[in-house]
Amino acid sequence: MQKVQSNRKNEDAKKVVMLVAKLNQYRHEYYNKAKPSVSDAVYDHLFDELQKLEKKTGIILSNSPTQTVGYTPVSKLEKVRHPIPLLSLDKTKQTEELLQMAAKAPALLMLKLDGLTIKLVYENGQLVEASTRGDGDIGEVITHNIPAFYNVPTKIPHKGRLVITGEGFIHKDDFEEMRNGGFGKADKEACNVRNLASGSIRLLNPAACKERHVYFYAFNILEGMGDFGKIADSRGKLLEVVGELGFAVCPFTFLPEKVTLREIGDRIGCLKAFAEDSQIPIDGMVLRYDSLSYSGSLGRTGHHYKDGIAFKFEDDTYETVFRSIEWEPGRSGEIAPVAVFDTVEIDGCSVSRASLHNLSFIRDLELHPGCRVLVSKRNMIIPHIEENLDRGHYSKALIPKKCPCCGKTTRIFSRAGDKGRLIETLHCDNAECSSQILHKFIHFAGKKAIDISGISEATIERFIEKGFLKTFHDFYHLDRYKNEIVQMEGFGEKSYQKIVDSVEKSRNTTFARYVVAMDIPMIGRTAGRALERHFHGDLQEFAKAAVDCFDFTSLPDFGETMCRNIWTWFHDYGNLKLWKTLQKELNFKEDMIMAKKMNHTKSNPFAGCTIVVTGKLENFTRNTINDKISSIGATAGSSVTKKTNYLICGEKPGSKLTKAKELGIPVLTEQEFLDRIPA
Ligand SMILES: NC(=O)c1ccc[n+]([C@@H]2O[C@H](COP(=O)([O-])OP(=O)(O)OC[C@H]3O[C@@H](n4cnc5c(N)ncnc54)[C@H](O)[C@@H]3O)[C@@H](O)[C@H]2O)c1
Ligand SMILES: [Zn+2]
Repeated sequence: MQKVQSNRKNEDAKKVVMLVAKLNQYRHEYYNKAKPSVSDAVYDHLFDELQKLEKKTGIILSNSPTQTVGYTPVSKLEKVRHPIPLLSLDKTKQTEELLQMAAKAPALLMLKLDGLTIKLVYENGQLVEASTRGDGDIGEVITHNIPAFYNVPTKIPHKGRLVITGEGFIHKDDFEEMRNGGFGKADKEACNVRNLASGSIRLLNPAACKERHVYFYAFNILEGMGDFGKIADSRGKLLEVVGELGFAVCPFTFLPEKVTLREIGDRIGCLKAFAEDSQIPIDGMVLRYDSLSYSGSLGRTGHHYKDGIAFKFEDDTYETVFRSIEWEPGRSGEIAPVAVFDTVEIDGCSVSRASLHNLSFIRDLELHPGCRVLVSKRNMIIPHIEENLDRGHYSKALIPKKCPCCGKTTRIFSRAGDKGRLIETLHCDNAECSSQILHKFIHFAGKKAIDISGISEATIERFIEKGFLKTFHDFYHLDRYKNEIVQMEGFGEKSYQKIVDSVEKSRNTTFARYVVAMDIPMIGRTAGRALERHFHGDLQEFAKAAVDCFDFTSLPDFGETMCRNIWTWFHDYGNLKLWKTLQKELNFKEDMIMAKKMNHTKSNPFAGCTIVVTGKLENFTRNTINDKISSIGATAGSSVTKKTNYLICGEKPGSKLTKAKELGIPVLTEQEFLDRIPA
């Protein structure tokens, strides 16, 4: 029993060390590089976890993030010591906790602005220094950038020393516009509005900072308030005076005495709606006592002053227990890992599985059965494992040595990923592996390929098992097995006929569908359409070009790997035989020939052109406009390049519009485009 306990203690101590190291790595990425590798929700979860463990074990490391704020700044900017430390805020996600605090003394509820803390020092009415919070003791000097801010007074009607703190931030609509290339040459990798503010405020060049539209809202007076303090012992009143000096003040409201939970909820709702309307970025609310003397009496920790608390909006990660990995061989032979975890409810849906992408992802997360993980739904749709809360027990034994489908030995393949990282994937090289075969048939019959809509995946699987489907040709000769099929459990004349009708319908197909059905790696619908256009819907012309190693990179959005994939595919005898013989089963639609004809009509200004679309269109979805573009003998491109002939621009255009203007490419409205199409 004692042994078990000491083991557990040991485990906890190790975990404290591990969490401090991880959180410090994340802090460095967040504060110094403005490029976080995990979401704030994940960071906050790990932070809470560390706080709990520190309490439980009594172990607090000197570099623990619970004891300090920010991270030692490493930029080229000059550094400055803060005589009064600039600390962070204690946090909660429960409004009940706000209520408990508010019950003790009158308080203000303010927006929690999502930007970067800034300290402004004035001497006799003149701004003399501006700095960031840094690690709370040492910040970075950013005085040079203050004239580039939108609303900071550099001269104020005030004698003596005055030190104001507040938040530098960028409005949400400005952030979106900059990210879409509208103005400001914002770093594309700035993944959120806070990172962009942080990066912009710390730029070395004020001219570049000016383009980023940075604003400042004051939320506290650090020094010099003695003068004001005489007016009233009230933070709220003081902030009003600060406003009269020419500062924009962080929006706030006084909480009534004996405030109720419901009233707190209402106030939060109002402030939140105001921030949303004004495009002000916030990540919560801040409750702070109004009385300055009471605030001062409460003291501080190394991390925060005790006179206030931040209420952070509910995060979007959910804790659950990871159980196992399901390995699913796909049609290329790559075996995809899928995590299985205890069901969690996210946005009203039960979620219990998430893709693990590849072996490197599993190793980096140090997953092992029984560990607690944080799960989110990325973009509100795709379940994703964000973090492992119990690292340190990863073992390679988790990776199957044999294919779960055919039992043949698996192979690990390494390729270069982003930032020079190696990405490892697991493969089954057995071409006869039934899972691969099944997925190939499913792909062939799929909606984007030949589109045999009347046959389900389960039926395809049963037909393969029975030997009715050995090659794609067999789809078109199922009548050979009619007697057996109608006798099969769950089948009858009717269902047999439904399948056969659907197969017959699929015989009428197109160049692009046929190319997609052939499953050349990376050649999907968009590439298929581009090839169709380029080769005038002529399969022979395309195949000849492929065999002759035509340079496909001359087509819009075709990269070298795609080009090589086509060459490789067509230089395989088996593939070439399939390509030729299967065509005999099919009829190719004439619309391409129509398009070909249109190519030659002089009145069609778009024939042979590459057309790109940006923004929201009135009459088309992205798919239907691409079909329209194809139907008039042009190619739909996905990005603006020198090869682009026209850009169709809808509502809320993205960076493609800027790019098109830079390259001098003609821009058309949706209506202008439609007007020029010959009837
Ligand atoms: N994703 C990551 O890797 C990562 C890493 C480190 C930190 N973080 C995030 O940053 C947070 C920690 O940063 P922090 O210490 O700056 O805490 P914080 O941003 O959660 O709260 C404190 C800050 O709020 C700001 N603030 C905004 N409005 C305010 C107001 N009205 N009154 C007072 N202060 C106001 C101040 O600048 C203050 O320094 C974490 O909780 C996490 O969400 C994320
Ligand atoms: Zn296999």
